[in-house]
Amino acid sequence: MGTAVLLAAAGVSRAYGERVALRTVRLDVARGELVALMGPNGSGKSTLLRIAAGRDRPDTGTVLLDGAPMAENDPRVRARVAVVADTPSWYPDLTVRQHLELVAVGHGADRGRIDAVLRELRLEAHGGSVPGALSSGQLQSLLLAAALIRPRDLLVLDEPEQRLDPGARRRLADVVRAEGARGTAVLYATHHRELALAAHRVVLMEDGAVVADGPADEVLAREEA
Ligand SMILES: Nc1ncnc2c1ncn2[C@@H]1O[C@H](COP(=O)(O)OP(=O)(O)OP(=O)(O)O)[C@@H](O)[C@H]1O
Repeated sequence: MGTAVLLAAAGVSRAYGERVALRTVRLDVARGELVALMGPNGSGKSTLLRIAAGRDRPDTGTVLLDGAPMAENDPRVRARVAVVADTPSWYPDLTVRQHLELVAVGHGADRGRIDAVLRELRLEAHGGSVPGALSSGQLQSLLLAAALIRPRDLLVLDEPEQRLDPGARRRLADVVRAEGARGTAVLYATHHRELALAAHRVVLMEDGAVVADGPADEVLAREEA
């Protein structure tokens, strides 16, 4: 099943009033495939990610998860698609560890992995800290940790490098590659070349349309030429 399509979006458009954010976009993501969305601010990346994650509905077009249309509030989507949105949220009174326990319990996931995920994201010294005591980079890592604790076939990340220092950005690229290696597809918007190079494919957007879609090194080389 290595090349089986997990997510298939076709003819997807979305407007906010007069403002057209997506113009009949097509995007396929295979199981375990790593796909980076790039393009200028306002080109439609976040809108496409929200639709791919089942958090928003397109005005036209179809979005299939494993061959079946995503329904409104689809339990398959909640169970299988993990999201780190660009509008972060957390509970001010819960510690880092309690956040991860909450997510693990809510998803019926193994709480035994919490320590490993904390170590992977360099949060092991902050398990007892509440969000207010964390740096912005650590808060971003907490959101990513919450996504890595739960079961997922698709991980959707909207500019996950935001607020991360260069070391944390490199670890994020490692996390993305590790997801692919375990068979989880990752669809992520990024402005960082280094992070985009962790992907198998780069999809370049401009003014709500896909203008390039191909192997990461080729699309990036064309961009820089
Ligand atoms: N909730 C909204 N209401 C009105 N317009 C919106 C809304 N969300 C997005 N837009 C508009 O839709 C277009 C695409 O925005 P989108 O956020 O998808 O782009 P983006 O590529 O993710 O940009 P960025 O890199 O800045 O995050 C932009 O013109 C934006 O102003």
